Amino acid sequence: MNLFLSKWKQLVSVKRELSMRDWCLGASGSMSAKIAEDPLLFLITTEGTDKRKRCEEEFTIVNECGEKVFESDVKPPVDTVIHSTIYRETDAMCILHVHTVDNNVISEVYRDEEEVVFYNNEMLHVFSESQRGENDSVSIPIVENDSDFSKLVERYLPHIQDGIGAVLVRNRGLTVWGPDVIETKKWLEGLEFLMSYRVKLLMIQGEKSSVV
Ligand SMILES: CSC[C@@H](O)[C@@H](O)C(=O)COP(=O)(O)O
Ligand SMILES: [Zn+2]
Repeated sequence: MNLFLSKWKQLVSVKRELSMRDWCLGASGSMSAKIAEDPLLFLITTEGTDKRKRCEEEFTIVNECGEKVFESDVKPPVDTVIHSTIYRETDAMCILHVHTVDNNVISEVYRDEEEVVFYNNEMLHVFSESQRGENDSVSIPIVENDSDFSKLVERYLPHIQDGIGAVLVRNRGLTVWGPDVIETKKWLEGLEFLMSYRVKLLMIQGEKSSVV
């Protein structure tokens, strides 16, 4: 199977799976996979579409400037510039972005710390093949939201260093990138698990300082 087709199939399946868990409500979320290096080309979900539904054009192909390379009625998502920046700056091959209630709550609770750190959980093994996983904790940066994407890109940039990473935007969801579709999905699931666990613990224990 050629690379383009296999990426397309993997991304369709991940899109379906994540949206069926209600991780893309209100047509939110964006998912992409790199298909060519030089010049950079990637598949990306289309603007404002319900990710649970099958449609004729599940993805569009865009270039390093985030522009469509083929004429069609669909548009790339509003946050395409975040995807193109991550692909230009790193060797990431896939980017998954979802809005969940838990990731939004965590972004609000830990906004002043500008990061959320997870410790003491077996789920941290999900990250064990990356540099972060060599430690027994994982820290996810939290940046302020902005409707001006040039400002949002500026806030992402200090955190876009490796081909694997994640950024939480305050009340705008979590973006995770990695070396392939499967690994990136694993990271996203691990982080969503840890965030959901933390939200429940906070609800029971109340005190942010006592929850690690
Ligand atoms: C709930 S709308 C969220 C959007 O602003 C964006 O962050 C997003 O996730 C998807 O953008 P879209 O262009 O609608 O596909
Ligand atoms: Zn979004």
